[in-house]
Amino acid sequence: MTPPRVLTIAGSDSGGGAGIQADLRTMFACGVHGCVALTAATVQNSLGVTGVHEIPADVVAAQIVSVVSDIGVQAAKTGMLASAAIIEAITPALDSVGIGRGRVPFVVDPVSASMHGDQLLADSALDALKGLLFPRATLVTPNLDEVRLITGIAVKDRAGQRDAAVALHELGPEWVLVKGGHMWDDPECLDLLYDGRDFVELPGPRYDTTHTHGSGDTLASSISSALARGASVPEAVRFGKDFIVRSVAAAYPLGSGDGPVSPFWRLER
Ligand SMILES: Nc1ncnc2c1ncn2[C@@H]1O[C@H](COP(=O)(O)OP(=O)(O)OP(=O)(O)O)[C@@H](O)[C@H]1O
Ligand SMILES: Cc1ncc(CO)c(N)n1
Repeated sequence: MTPPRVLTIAGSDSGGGAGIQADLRTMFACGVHGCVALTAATVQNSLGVTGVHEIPADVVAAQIVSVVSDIGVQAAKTGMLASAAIIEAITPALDSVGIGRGRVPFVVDPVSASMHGDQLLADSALDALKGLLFPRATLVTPNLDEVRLITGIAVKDRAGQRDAAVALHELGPEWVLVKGGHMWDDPECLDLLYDGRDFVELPGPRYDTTHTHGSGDTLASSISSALARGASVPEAVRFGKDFIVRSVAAAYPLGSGDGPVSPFWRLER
């Protein structure tokens, strides 16, 4: 039987740890068929990113229309979007194929940098991200560095995490998930979900490891996979949180830097 389909609009990580490689690996482990609108090829390994080659914006948009008009998708997500030109080109494409809040669920992971601090989104693209994609998002999933870039709020504790969720929600997404992985002093990794009314805390362990490459991509892809299967946003986020905790626990060393989180645990059961 044909499985549910999920579209990722994201960049390639040549090292295979993050980006579309993490997305497709996660979607496979979640039992959904992954499709790709590639935004950029990065020259990347376990130590960082040393080059970026962007795909022309009209080609990114055309990939979305091609996939959705023929194959159809039940959810879509973004990762590395690289530039304002790409965001401006994909917005009408998403609208034309019915991806966005109230229609096909759309998870916007506002990836701005790699875990090593290498830039994956131009500074000049922030306004387009906020103005065009946030209002169309079913869910946005920023980490704390992205929260600071987008809202100016430097989150230091759980009260700040709530303030940030409120500020992000005012930009128009239906739901906000403020990830707590970068709250380094916190003994837990608490992610906070907010819909403009209620806060839902998703606590989790903090494993003592640097092998967390691709954790954000894996989380957003597992959430998107659950949405494609018909889960509600709170159900999908709970599924994703459980999925990423187990994937960090199963992370493996790779190269001489930081290894990737691994969804392989789900296949081994
Ligand atoms: N050391 C850890 N142990 C357990 N869970 C973690 C750890 N680090 C991050 N997480 C979880 O992984 C998910 C991604 O979190 P994080 O805030 O690190 O996002 P990110 O920075 O976008 O990830 P990436 O490493 O892909 O850039 C969250 O659910 C977070 O709670
Ligand atoms: C291509 C790509 N997308 C996303 C990330 C963030 O994990 C990365 N390091 N590389």
